[in-house]
Amino acid sequence: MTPAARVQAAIELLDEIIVAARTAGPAADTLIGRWFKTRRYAGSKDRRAVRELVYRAIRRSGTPPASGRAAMLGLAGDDPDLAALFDGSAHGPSPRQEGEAASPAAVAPQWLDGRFDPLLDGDAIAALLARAPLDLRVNRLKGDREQAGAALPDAQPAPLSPIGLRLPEGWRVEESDAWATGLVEVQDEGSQLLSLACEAAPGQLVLDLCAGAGGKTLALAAEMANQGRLIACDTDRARLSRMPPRLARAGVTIVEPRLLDGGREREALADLRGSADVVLVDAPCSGTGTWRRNPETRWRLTPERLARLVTLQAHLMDLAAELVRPGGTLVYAVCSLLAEEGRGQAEQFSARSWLVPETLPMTAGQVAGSGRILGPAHDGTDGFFVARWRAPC
Ligand SMILES: C[S@@+](CC[C@H](N)C(=O)[O-])C[C@H]1O[C@@H](n2cnc3c(N)ncnc32)[C@H](O)[C@@H]1O
Repeated sequence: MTPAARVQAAIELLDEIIVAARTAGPAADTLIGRWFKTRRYAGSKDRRAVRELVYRAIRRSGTPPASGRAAMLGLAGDDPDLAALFDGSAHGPSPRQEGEAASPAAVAPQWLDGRFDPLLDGDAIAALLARAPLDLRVNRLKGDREQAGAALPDAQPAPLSPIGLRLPEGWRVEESDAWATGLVEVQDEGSQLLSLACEAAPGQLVLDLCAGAGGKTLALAAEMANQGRLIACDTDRARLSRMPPRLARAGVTIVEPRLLDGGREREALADLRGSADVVLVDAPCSGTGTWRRNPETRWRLTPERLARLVTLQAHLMDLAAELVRPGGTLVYAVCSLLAEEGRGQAEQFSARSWLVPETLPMTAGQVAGSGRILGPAHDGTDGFFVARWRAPC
């Protein structure tokens, strides 16, 4: 493909991504993968270049652009080499018309102004779109950080997590023996830290209420030395079904996956009432803390969706509180840095619950109300809010 044809390809892909964002369609990565499957003429360099253009344009637009072409023209406004490719050559974009609109640059949709945690200034919010590192969690069931480091000589110890390693950008860890044998798992350092903040221990009954495909479940199982009971729940069957192969690779046998029916979770968890040593609520959220990995989720978030998420988070925290045994621990986490999903949510829960807020066993991040926030600017991690409570004995 010529450089101009790559620009035209990025424009067409962006058009699909914009429609998908509006209609709750597939994620950008899925659409990019599909697009290239039907265009075998595109080589690996073309794919890399087109993907890079698409993601640069997405990162630059806080709100959905009017079209892929407007997004790419916006990008070209900051990049004369890119602007020169709007030359009308074969398979490339047509020249820019007099007065043709280009998308404005923005970090976040305007309606989110004033809704981030007060600890975040403009630079900290902009850092949510910086490039994410490739972090690995060492699976203590299979070995320690020294052994994993020896197996992956390009990896460095991660700065904050005692079980973290960091690989240079572009490393294909899934092709390594260390990954195939379950010695390491890809996981952001912030996620590692909040799994450790649960202080799950061998022999306990631990409940991962929003387990998804098991990212934190795997980390909790390792902390439990694969001893005890670990109930992994979710309402999304497809996500839960991605967990078993990960458990097998990691050598985890204590997990009991449990599919929940949204709104009827209480019935499905009645047998565990008042009995869990630890309940982790890694709640569904706006994902503002993971924009650096999924920048197009900014285009999917609406005030109505955010309000629904905040209500669901409160519901899940109340449910979790009923499952904790006297003396047990509840940990609430979101990969969001919006105050209403983080410190605001925690404050309201503390005001209505009999559980008592507790200091987190964590020094990374910054104190935010009764919890802590972690973020790319301050900690080099994805953005998280995390807080912890104890049920009185
Ligand atoms: C932030 S994700 C969890 C990520 C996961 N813990 C991990 O570490 O990979 C939130 C999860 O909550 C699930 N969820 C949504 N509503 C739920 C509900 N009512 N009960 C339990 N889980 C729910 C979603 O399907 C999603 O998988």
